[in-house]
Amino acid sequence: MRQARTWMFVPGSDRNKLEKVDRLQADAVIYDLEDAVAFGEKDIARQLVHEVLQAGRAAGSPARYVRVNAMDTPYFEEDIRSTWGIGLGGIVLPKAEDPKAIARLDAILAGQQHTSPVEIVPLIETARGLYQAYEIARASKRIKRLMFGSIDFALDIQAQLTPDGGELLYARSQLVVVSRAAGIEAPIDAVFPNIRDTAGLIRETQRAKQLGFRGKLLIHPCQIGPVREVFAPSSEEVLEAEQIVSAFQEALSAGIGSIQVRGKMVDTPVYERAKRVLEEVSRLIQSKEKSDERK
Ligand SMILES: CC(C)(COP(=O)(O)OP(=O)(O)OC[C@H]1O[C@@H](n2cnc3c(N)ncnc32)[C@H](O)[C@@H]1OP(=O)(O)O)[C@@H](O)C(=O)NCCC(=O)NCCSC(=O)C[C@@](O)(CC(=O)O)C(=O)O
Ligand SMILES: [Mg+2]
Repeated sequence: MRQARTWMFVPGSDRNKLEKVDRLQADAVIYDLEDAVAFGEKDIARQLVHEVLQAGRAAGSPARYVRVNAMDTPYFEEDIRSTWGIGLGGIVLPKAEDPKAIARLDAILAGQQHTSPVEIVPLIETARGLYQAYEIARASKRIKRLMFGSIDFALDIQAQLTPDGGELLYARSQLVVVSRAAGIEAPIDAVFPNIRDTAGLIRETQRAKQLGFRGKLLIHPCQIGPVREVFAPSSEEVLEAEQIVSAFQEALSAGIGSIQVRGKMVDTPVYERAKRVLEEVSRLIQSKEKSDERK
């Protein structure tokens, strides 16, 4: 899968949006069977998502994930059964709190014998989930990343959501640290519910990126472009990274381990970070070339 920065939710019961979402430029789509679907619509949503996914996937279209209902709900088993045989990238598991339950889900998926390995993506959105996040991240080899659900989390800890998000700083930082310690990819940040506030979306995404997140959950097509842009390295960042890498490699070959570039100290970790920026750029170029070839 290409580097997945933009993860678009689509309500499983909304046929119109379901049919459209594959053509959007998101990196991944999450077909939702949980909170975006009313209780009375759960069966129809499951059926619709199954139909849409079974119809197949165009080359280059977003990777496909299904958010099932939580494991302690009466919908969970049927949700999981319905995901068999539809070429799924992964299952997003809401209200993930219990590492043992995740191991059970792993066993269920192994029993289904999917054609390719199905990822489990725990959505951390409760105090208990955050407290157990490291054990959750280590509970299955299918887990490649965690996601953050800020709305349920704020509800659970009785916090008030504010535009600057100070009340979520601890949780966000904890998820970044836990992901790193568990050896999985950087986490994916929560949705930004105010569709019309693009400046607010950009600010929140920039802050998440600064903390170490490498993608964001989205709810509306208008959020894809701004979020993708924040996560892509800027031309200034790339230029600086090129200068750092070239100057430091020269210094290393002269036996020097610390230099200054643009008036700032450059040593090994600064060099490693600059290399990562250039690797990211080269991945973006490769993925663009592949998508151009397919057109
Ligand atoms: C908000 C709204 C109803 C507005 O729709 P409207 O149709 O009024 O909007 P319009 O502006 O008219 O749309 C213009 C055109 O785009 C099309 N269009 C819009 N959205 C589209 C889309 N998603 N996919 C494809 N197409 C789309 C639309 O069909 C139209 O197409 P067309 O008719 O051709 O013009 C819609 O976006 C929507 O349903 N969003 C997803 C909601 C959802 O899944 N929630 C659950 C996930 S969060 C959660 O669970 C919180 C969390 O768990 C996790 C966390 O925080 O991390 C926690 O605890 O915190
Ligand atoms: Mg939620």
